[in-house]
Formats: sequence, structure tokens, C-alpha cells
Amino acid sequence: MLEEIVNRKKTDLKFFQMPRQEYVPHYSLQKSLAFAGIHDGIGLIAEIKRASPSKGEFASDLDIISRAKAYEAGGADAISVLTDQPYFQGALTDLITVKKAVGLPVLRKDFIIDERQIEESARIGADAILLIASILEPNQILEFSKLAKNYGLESLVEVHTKNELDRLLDVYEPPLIGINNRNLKTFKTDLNQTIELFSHVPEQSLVISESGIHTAEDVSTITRAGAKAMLMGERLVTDGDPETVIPELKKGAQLA
Ligand SMILES: O=C(O)c1ccccc1NCC(=O)[C@H](O)[C@H](O)COP(=O)(O)O
Repeated sequence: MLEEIVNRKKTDLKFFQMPRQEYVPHYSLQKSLAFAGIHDGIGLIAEIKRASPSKGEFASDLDIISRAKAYEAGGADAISVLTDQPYFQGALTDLITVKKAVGLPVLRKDFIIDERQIEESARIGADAILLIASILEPNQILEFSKLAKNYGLESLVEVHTKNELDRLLDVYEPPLIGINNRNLKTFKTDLNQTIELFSHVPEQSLVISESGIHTAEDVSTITRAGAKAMLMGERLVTDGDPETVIPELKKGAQLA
């Protein structure tokens, strides 16, 4: 699936057009999550996600402005916006819309494989980008992170296996490391991934546990493992009242 997504991305990049610059205020993802880690025990990146390869469509009629505002009101510390169209029904304009609706850092969640997508992310107003270790070489991650920094963007580097983490750390110790609990071959999520990989992450990196987090108990599990932040998509996007549920989920960190 990942290979299919990346091949499609390469094809789409043949028709690439640089968007115009949006002028928006910027916020640091790292600072926001670190502050929440101290204040609430866990930081939350709440995701805008309409569909996924694993679940198909589950929120195609999502009102992204009211959802993003509800995330903010509920106590999310950042918002992730999936901008991939073919597999997630996202769009660059979703990120622009969300960024203008809230006063939080916004992560562009996409499959970044080309330097032009980094300038594109900066132009649409993202505060941070996702770099996925399973589709990029460690040196590329280092170069893309430097380029992102030049554009004023932070990078969240995502790993799923110990091998990906080891190869990455040989060349670069990212300040923000995402441990993806989802196996992108089987789509199965397992929070043990966070538990197993956490001890191999450098102390100074802030760990974000991603995917498959649904309950306060799950939040307690990943907090106990050492994660200082979490990224939640489906659970929040399908909830009728994220404003109420976010504080309840965050309380899981206090049970750890
Ligand atoms: O969500 C998927 O099915 C998926 C499949 C292939 C590549 C990426 C995928 N998801 C992107 C994400 O990183 C998740 O949206 C994010 O971690 C939130 O996950 P969840 O809370 O389980 O919706």
C-alpha cells in the first residue's frame, strides 16, 4: 500500500504547481507539545482525517472548521491535517482553512518525497511537516529537515520499526520522533510498538505516539511507555463531542 501511495505521489508530482504564499501566524509544534507534556502529562495532536486506506471513508462530510475549533476548545495542542487527496480525501486547501480557523500549530500530514513539497508546505502555512522513515533514506530525512528549517518549518520524523529508528539515529537525532503504532503493510495497530521503541529513542527527543489510540486507558499505556505526546485521528474525527472527550482522554495520562 505504501509503495502504491508513493508511486501515485510521484505521478501527481509531474503536474506540480507551487501554490501562492499564505501569510499566517506561526506556532512551534515542539514548544506546544513540550508545554502540554509538563502541564497535562501528555500533549495532543488532533487530526483532520476524512478517510484512510485502512478504513475507507468514515468522515467524508466533515466540517473541518468547526471540527478544528472544537479540537482547540477541547484542549488539543496542535492539529494535523491530511493533505493527500487520493487515499485520504484531503487537500492543501484543508490545511489553509484549518490554519486560519485556529491559533494552534498545524502539522501537514502527507507523503513528502520531493523538496518542492517542503516549500509548498511553507507556502500554505504549515508549521511542521511529517517525514516518514519507511519512504525516505536517513540522509534524505536529514536534508529535508534542514530545508524545512530554512523555510521556518519543524519536522516530525516517523518510525515504525527498530531498524528504521537505528538507521535514522546513525545520521540524525530529530527533536520530534513519531512512533507509528500502525504497521503500514497489515494496517494493524499495536501500542506495544511505542513501548518497545521508546527505550531506544535519545533522551532529548520528544516522542509522539501515533495511531490506534482510542481510550483513556490507551493514553495511560503510551504515557507509561514514556511518550510525551500522541496523535489521534479516527477516534476524534468520528466523535460527536470532541470538546468533551479530549479532556477525558487526556486524563488517561494522570492514571499512568
Ligand atoms: O490511517 C491509515 O490507514 C494509513 C494507511 C497508510 C499510511 C498512513 C495511514 N495513516 C496516516 C496516519 O498517520 C494516521 O492518520 C494517524 O497516525 C492517526 O491514526 P488513527 O488515530 O489511528 O486514525
